[in-house]
Amino acid sequence: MPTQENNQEVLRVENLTKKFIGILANDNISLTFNRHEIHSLCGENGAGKSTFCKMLTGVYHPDEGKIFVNGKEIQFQAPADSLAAGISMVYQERNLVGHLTGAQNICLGHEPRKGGLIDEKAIVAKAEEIRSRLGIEIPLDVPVEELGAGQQQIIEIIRAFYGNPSVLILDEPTASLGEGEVEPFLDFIRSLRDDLGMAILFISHKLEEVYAISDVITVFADGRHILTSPKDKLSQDECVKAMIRAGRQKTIVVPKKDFTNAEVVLEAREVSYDGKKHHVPMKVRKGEAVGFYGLVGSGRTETMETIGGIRLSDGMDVTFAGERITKTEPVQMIHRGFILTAEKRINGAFPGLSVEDNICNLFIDKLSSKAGFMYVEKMLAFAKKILDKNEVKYTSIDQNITELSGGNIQKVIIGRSIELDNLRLLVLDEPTAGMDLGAKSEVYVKIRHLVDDESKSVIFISSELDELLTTCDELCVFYDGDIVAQYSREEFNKEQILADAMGGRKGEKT
Ligand SMILES: Nc1ncnc2c1ncn2[C@@H]1O[C@H](COP(=O)(O)OP(=O)(O)OP(=O)(O)O)[C@@H](O)[C@H]1O
Repeated sequence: MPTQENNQEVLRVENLTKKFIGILANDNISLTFNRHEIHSLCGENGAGKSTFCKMLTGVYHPDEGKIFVNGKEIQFQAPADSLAAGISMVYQERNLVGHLTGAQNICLGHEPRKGGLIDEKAIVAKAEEIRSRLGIEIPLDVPVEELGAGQQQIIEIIRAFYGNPSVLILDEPTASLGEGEVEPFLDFIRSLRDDLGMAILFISHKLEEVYAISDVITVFADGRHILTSPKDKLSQDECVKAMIRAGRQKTIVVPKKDFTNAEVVLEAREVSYDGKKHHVPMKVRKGEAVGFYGLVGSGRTETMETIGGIRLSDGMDVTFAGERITKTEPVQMIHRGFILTAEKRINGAFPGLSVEDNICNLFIDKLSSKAGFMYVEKMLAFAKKILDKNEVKYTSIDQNITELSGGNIQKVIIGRSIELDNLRLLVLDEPTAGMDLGAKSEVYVKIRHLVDDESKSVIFISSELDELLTTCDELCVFYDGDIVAQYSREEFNKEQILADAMGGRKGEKT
């Protein structure tokens, strides 16, 4: 734990300001980060957290202000300068190459060479050296795609240690970890603080986690620094109040419903992919929200990608909207009214295109003439309507989608999907990852609106059990590719569901 003498300042910023056209993304921020300290940065989507970190990592140049590392002012011209000064960042979207080993991933881009050729032995030695410095046991000689999500995240962090940093920035590092993986991962982060004396800047929307791990908490709102406080002196209520604009957190009401005679939209018994048959008995009815819970890699995403034609199927026993499906293509499924929003939001966005085109491209039929000419005014009005309805924070409808904050990109992707006229079943895969509390509650309300008021069906895949318990009518638990248990709302039992997800019913048939 930190003590007076060991938490000296390692990084300080004074009056950092960053403007984009039409927005003050960081307004005159002054902050200090100390060794032996985990300092969390909290704030709503678009509050300015990523912009701040991008100035620390040399991706953006501040318009005003100064950065000091170990008391010395430094001007970063490029990310390499920030790395050389000892600041390293692990981004939210995982950046590993699946078929390469842990060691190869750790050295990717900096491979030691011998006589001009990549020196595989030196790669293993270098990766091993960093691993043992961090004091962690993890296999470095297997392709990373064979590791669990938690272990992959640790490989990402080992990679961030290539340049021996003294400040480590972690952006939503637990976003893709399952329930059982979070605690060991947080222990690892604590050990980086305690054993190596690192200053850790931790960004998370999960308040419980922020309170479990932080020594100091800073809150940003609308690009401004609202407060910095030792964790023990800031209650969770005060923290939430500082972050959230009044009234943004919405209450979710789940009405009691009887689905006995409701039309079955999706019925599945078995799906096969990657050469293996999986037992996935489920019925999703009209007007029903079904939660899929399980550890990362338990088959929730894979099952729905196979049914949606996105993943190659080796056969399946599935009926959708009264039609037997064995093999299919994504376009056919979309025509049938099956829409899936991907887990990694970047897979759902068209990164080279504007905000407007990202919305309108799904509605070309509606927004163009028979000859294929787009109705410019209709497009603009339609895109604006979706942005307003979903409270997306943007500066111009023409800006590139990648300029929006992560949570706001997600709002666009979900917002446009639910406008599709023929929508029958919406599959949302980790829709709230990276969203702030207010935005999360808006997603829950949207799900309930779709099922209760519009009689659509929703499958909600999440690693956060609490949000499924709050929002869904029914819950399916996945383990090792199979659905191992199903619960209706009256039967929800958190402990039992967690036990099922850990393999407590292995071998039993549902
Ligand atoms: N390159 C850019 N061009 C224009 N505007 C930008 C750019 N990058 C960020 N912004 C805007 O600056 C504001 C702050 O965004 P930032 O990504 O820093 O927020 P954040 O707190 O990290 O949000 P999230 O939690 O959603 O990731 C947002 O309004 C965003 O749209």
